[in-house]
Amino acid sequence: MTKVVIIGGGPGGYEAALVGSQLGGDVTLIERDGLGGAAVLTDCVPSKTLIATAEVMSTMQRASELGLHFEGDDDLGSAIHVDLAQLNARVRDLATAQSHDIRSRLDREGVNMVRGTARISGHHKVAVTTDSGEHEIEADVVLVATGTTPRELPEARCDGERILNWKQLYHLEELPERLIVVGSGVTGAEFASAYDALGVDVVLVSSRSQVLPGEDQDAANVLQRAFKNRGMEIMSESRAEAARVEDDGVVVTLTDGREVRGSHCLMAVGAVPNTSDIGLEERGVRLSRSGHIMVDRVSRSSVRYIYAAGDVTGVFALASVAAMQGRIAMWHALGDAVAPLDLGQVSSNVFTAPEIATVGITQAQVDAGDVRVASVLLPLGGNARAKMQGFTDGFVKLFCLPTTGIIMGGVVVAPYASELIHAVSIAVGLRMDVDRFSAAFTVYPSMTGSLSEAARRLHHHQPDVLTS
Ligand SMILES: Cc1cc2nc3c(=O)[nH]c(=O)nc-3n(C[C@H](O)[C@H](O)[C@H](O)COP(=O)(O)OP(=O)(O)OC[C@H]3O[C@@H](n4cnc5c(N)ncnc54)[C@H](O)[C@@H]3O)c2cc1C
Ligand SMILES: NC(=O)c1ccc[n+]([C@@H]2O[C@H](COP(=O)([O-])OP(=O)(O)OC[C@H]3O[C@@H](n4cnc5c(N)ncnc54)[C@H](O)[C@@H]3O)[C@@H](O)[C@H]2O)c1
Repeated sequence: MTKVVIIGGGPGGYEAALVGSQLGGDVTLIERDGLGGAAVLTDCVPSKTLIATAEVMSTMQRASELGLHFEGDDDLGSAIHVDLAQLNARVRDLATAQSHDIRSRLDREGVNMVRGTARISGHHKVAVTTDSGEHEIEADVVLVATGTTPRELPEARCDGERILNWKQLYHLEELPERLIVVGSGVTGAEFASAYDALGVDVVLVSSRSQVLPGEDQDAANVLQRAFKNRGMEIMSESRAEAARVEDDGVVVTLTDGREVRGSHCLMAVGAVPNTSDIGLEERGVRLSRSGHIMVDRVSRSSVRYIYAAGDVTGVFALASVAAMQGRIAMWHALGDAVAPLDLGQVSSNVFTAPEIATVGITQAQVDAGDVRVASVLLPLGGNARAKMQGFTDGFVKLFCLPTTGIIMGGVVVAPYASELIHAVSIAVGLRMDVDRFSAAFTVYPSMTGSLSEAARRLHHHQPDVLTS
């Protein structure tokens, strides 16, 4: 029986454990905090649960446009009270319940689980430190899926009360009066959007000229406009240098000397990989300059028996990608059929209002000349369903090959874009052409009608960018 030891119980680790066990491996999973990892306990699941409440608030904020008014009180802000303590308790409970579900599933599948901190202590050996001491486990195969830790600026240390990282937000009992969000990547944008919807005065400190520098720039434009229309203050090309607690608030100092005052500050300036002190360098595992474990497309590191999956590898930091890397590692290590990781098919979503979902090739790749495509961007302003729902920002965008019309990617900016993108994901995965895609019936009226219409506009797939 192949002895598999997995370090880290997030999606990279626990999905690998399920496959390892299914393939007959003797699997031990070591996790120091809780099953589900950061994804379930502090990052992905809690943030999306908070956002679920924010979404309801966003809908209610548009109620008056749709002819609904609060009795005797036109001001939504004073008509609805956000009980943040209750909201956060719900978030924490849901995360804990999800973690228990994962533990039960792993238990049923025969995975040995150890609560402790692990490191690779020798050739084919992993040492685990638990409450009752340290012991060593033999391993034929090791999978490292240790994730990342929020990055801290040297002069802006998080105190968990006023200066917070995203893991510390769920213990707030009351809404911040004025929240300074530093960093406008996906994490910063999602929390800025959610707290703004909950009625908090949000200031977004963005080091770039536009929010979401890593995303489709047409989509980021729409979001930035939506943020500004809702009254959010966006400080573009502003880099935070320090943050300090002063009186009952926080002062953030920018590199150009300006100061921003708020009641609380959320630091969302990226994350660093958990690769130190776990014996990687001693075993000769190659790390990138950023400290991530370098892996190939079947999740192998530079050392034959050591695999890595998830955020610790620096490949797309997504739960879905972590899980796939973990499964691939096990299929490869335990001799099952395996297809290497294909990043051209990954779909992802930014859970802001509106949501931004993407799949396949990106506008940045097209603009860089990496791939020649025909594309169309169709604003949702003309979509009947969007108008009925009072939503006219947003668009759908499709990319296809100019020669064959095969769909290579797409972007959807809309409420529930995370659900709408799946049709495009299937098209990309099956290498479907625009004519077959648009031949499928869509419901009238529906947002998906615009996806179909976009594909119809690409019938001749000329390599021009069309916008209409
Ligand atoms: C705020 C936020 C929201 C996000 N939302 C989404 C989303 O909506 N959708 C999405 O796809 N992705 C989302 N992500 C990204 C997603 O959370 C990560 O891609 C995912 O968590 C990566 O999984 P992982 O298994 O690599 O690591 P993690 O989930 O970080 O798990 C790693 C685990 O390893 C454990 N560990 C570390 N070192 C040791 C050790 N030495 N011994 C034992 N255990 C150890 C840690 O305790 C941790 O539990 C979000 C990220 C953030 C920050
Ligand atoms: N919905 C999702 O799937 C989701 C949600 C959150 C995070 N994630 C993943 O997590 C990864 C990390 O995202 P992230 O947003 O946490 O980190 P990030 O590194 O992508 O973004 C951090 C941002 O902070 C900025 N920044 C850095 N230092 C700064 C400073 N001193 N002042 C002002 N700005 C500063 C950077 O320029 C950058 O734009 C992403 O790859 C993303 O895929 C996914």
